[in-house]
Amino acid sequence: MPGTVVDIQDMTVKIKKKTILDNLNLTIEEGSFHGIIGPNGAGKTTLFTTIQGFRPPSYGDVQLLGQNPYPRNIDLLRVIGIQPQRSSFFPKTTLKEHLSVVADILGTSRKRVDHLIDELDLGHAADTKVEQLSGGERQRLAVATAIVHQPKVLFLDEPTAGLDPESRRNLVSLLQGADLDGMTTLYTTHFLDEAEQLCDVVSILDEGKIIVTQSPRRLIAEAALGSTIILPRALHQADILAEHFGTELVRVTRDGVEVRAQDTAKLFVDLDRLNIDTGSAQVRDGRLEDVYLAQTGKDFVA
Ligand SMILES: Nc1ncnc2c1ncn2[C@@H]1O[C@H](COP(=O)(O)OP(=O)(O)OP(=O)(O)O)[C@@H](O)[C@H]1O
Repeated sequence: MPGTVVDIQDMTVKIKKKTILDNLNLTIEEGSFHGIIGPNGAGKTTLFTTIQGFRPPSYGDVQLLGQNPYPRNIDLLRVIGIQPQRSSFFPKTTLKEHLSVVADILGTSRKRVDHLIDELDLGHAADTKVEQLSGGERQRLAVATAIVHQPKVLFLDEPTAGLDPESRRNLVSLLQGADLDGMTTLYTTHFLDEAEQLCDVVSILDEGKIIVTQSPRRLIAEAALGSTIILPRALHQADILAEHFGTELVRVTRDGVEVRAQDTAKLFVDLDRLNIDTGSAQVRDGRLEDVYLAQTGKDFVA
């Protein structure tokens, strides 16, 4: 049976008297890819920094690999990997020099550097200066830097933030295929489609509390969300749709009006009766985004 890597019991974190995390309970299993999902300001980064031992809980208890991470626990810092922010790079070194220096500091072999450059598809940029790397290359270098010493626990805080859609897709497929050596990964993102693809388990964080922890597929299945029909030409009829189907099943998005239904065929019949133009309608199955709405009563706004 997998062990527990993170064990949080009744933990509250206050910053300047404001409660950021509110009586939180969470366990993270060894070897899992665990996503923390929540909107801007939900407290995801605060949760990470508390688990990493950079801030103490105000109340309650947090254990990382069976130890107390605060005050800074050097034994733990050696076995965790934190994706560095842009400012932590050596800008004038090449990508390979940068990774080699980090590997030397952490006592890891140069062979591991070559392996990671290959695995994260960075071979073409190995001799490029860090300051000249593209956004996608920098993010991949950040991941390589975090895992160079084969940590037991990896923290990825929005690894695809700021990337164009193609670079994002690339990094997600690299993370999916990456040999993370049985590491336990804690991950945050503003992209729920990405979380659905990558995570074994997600926790939804809302107003400082974790309201559910479960595998994305099971959450979607258990929520019995049915399908969503997207009606790009019905924006001017949103009120009629909301009145007929109920506001909880209808929402207006950039792409048109979305209506959720268990029985898609019947919904089309009802839409015809209401004279709604279904000509360019699209149908999609339930997604994590819909679970978020069902669980929190709010649209996911990153
Ligand atoms: N040092 C600080 N001083 C004051 N308030 C803070 C501090 N650090 C965090 N906060 C507040 O705590 C709340 C949670 O912030 P946090 O960065 O953990 O959220 P987040 O979910 O990671 O957000 P984002 O998705 O925008 O990165 C926010 O309201 C933020 O303003």
